[in-house]
Amino acid sequence: MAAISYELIKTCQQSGARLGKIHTPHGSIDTPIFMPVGTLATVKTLSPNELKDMNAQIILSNTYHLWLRPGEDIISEAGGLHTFMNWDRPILTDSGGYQVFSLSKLRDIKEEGVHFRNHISGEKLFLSPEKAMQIQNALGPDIMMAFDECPPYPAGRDYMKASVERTSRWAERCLEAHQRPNEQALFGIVQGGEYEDLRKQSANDLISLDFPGYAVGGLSVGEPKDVMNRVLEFTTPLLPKDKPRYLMGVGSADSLIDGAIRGIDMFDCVLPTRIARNGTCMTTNGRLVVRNAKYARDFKPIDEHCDCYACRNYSRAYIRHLVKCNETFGFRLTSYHNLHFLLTLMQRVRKAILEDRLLDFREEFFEQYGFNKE
Ligand SMILES: CC1(C)O[C@H]2[C@@H](O1)[C@@]1(COC(C)(C)O1)O[C@@H]2CNc1nc2cc3nc(N)[nH]c(=O)c3cc2[nH]1
Ligand SMILES: [Zn+2]
Repeated sequence: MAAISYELIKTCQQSGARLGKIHTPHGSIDTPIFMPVGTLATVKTLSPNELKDMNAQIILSNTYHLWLRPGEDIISEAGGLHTFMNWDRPILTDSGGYQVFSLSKLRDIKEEGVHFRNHISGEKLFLSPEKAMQIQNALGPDIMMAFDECPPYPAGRDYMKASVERTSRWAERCLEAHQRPNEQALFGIVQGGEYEDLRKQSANDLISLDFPGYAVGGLSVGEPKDVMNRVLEFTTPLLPKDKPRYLMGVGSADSLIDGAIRGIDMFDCVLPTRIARNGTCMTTNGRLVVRNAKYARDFKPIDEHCDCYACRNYSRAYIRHLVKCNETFGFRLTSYHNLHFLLTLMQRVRKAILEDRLLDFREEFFEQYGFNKE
């Protein structure tokens, strides 16, 4: 029996959105879902209990980063990532495909894999489909990603075609190296940039390998939002309806809603916790930079419509004070609020799908948030 199964609950009458559940060895996940990112086996500044308090159902971690520090052998000796970080709900690990291309300046892509330099020590490293699978097998996540190339944006058509074909060959090698398919689900990653025929070629190659789930990669790499939406419009419908679809690296409120409308079930991004650490908060009425002087005597909560721990107990003035003094608790409060904001947004998206009114919800949310309406 496969490691995961996808239960399609309802398709939205107004859009391509769908309500579903992903059943994994560590519990079920309601989709569409946002996955907090815990790159180094921690969602920065927050504890597993705090993540559970805000109903985080699955978190993401990173093969590349954990391979470098502390090393997958230590995590394997600890009993795997769930035990090591005391998180007993589902975990997904990215394969390193993106990190190698985004973090390492010097890299040399060959058929066998990628030669590059450790972004911390500068030492020479080599990552291949087989190595990425061996690391993820040691970490023990419920969902693991195939080793792929996430091409730079923009990329010429000839480069993109060669890259797609190599990524498809690498996906096959990942399947061959997959040691425990009944315990860990391996997702294929569709590439192809903004070229519709290459996206089709990549999707068909991967569908023929029958993965239990599929990611749309090569997006959220600096392209305009309308390019991302257009690529999703012709890519998502190619993917099997009875399997999860995961848009990698997407985490702004508008992109989450627009991705769900186009049939995406899973999202992740460092954005909410990353901007929190420089004092920027996501609120119902748009972004709020709490370190701004105008909040020095503002005793309202970050977001008056939010019932999170930070908004129920602290004011903008207090959080501004902590952030200005570089107090860790300040960044814990902004991180808590931002993640709670996106997790709650996805709960509202799921409710809107159930009520067949996701496009109406988009209208209301964009109006309130101040997103420029199309
Ligand atoms: C590097 C860092 C921290 O991750 C964020 C953020 O910066 C930044 C940089 O600029 C923006 C766009 C604003 O977001 O892009 C990251 C989020 N985009 C993204 N993550 C991805 C992960 C991926 N993993 C694999 N294996 N394959 C992919 O194709 C892939 C594509 C991805 N796209
Ligand atoms: Zn809040």
